[in-house]
Amino acid sequence: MKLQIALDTLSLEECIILLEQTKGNVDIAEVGTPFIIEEGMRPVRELKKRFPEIEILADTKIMDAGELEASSAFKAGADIVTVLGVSNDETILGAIKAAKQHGGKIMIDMIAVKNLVERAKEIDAMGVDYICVHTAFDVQKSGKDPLDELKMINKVICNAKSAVAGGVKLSTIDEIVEEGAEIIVVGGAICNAENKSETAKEMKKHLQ
Ligand SMILES: O=C(CO)[C@H](O)[C@H](O)COP(=O)(O)O
Repeated sequence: MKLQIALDTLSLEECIILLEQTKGNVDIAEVGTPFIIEEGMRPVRELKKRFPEIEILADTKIMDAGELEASSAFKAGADIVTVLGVSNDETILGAIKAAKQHGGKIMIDMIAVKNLVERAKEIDAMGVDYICVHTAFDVQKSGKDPLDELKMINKVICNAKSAVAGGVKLSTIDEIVEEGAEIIVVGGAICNAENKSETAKEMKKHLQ
């Protein structure tokens, strides 16, 4: 079970300090979508250079031009690139092709997918590495969390590994661990905490 820190709102300098302080506890550093919108692939390049031992995930949330866009992120140093589950199959297959060319991995983000079980089965058969259930930031306020969706995909995927994101915090991590997921993504609960590095270390302790 891996801990992925979603770096959405911190500066590059703050991210570097956090990753230095949490060495050994963070498995995957996610360059979040807002960060990519602000800075492009620069943080992907910089973090890969400074932390070669940590996997870097570029949360590109690709929706079209799968091969082209995934290739850009892999060339910048990403180990894992995200593609939206609502995309056309051609987009996902293009991203898988790019991953094979660059020795990288594809995570499919199931955010806003309505027919979750059916789509998870289809995507699982395509040969992606991870399928991630994700409660959108914009709907977390309604109290929704991703555990029920994790249970649904865990029942049907056979090839990909599951991942989970969306408002995960210390009070909800144990039930996710109990259900099982290869990757647990935590953003705000660490990055908005008063003591970010201690919170990350505490989170990691809960993972098996
Ligand atoms: O991809 C994202 C938003 O679209 C976030 O990175 C992901 O949801 C994790 O952050 P948080 O734990 O704050 O929800």
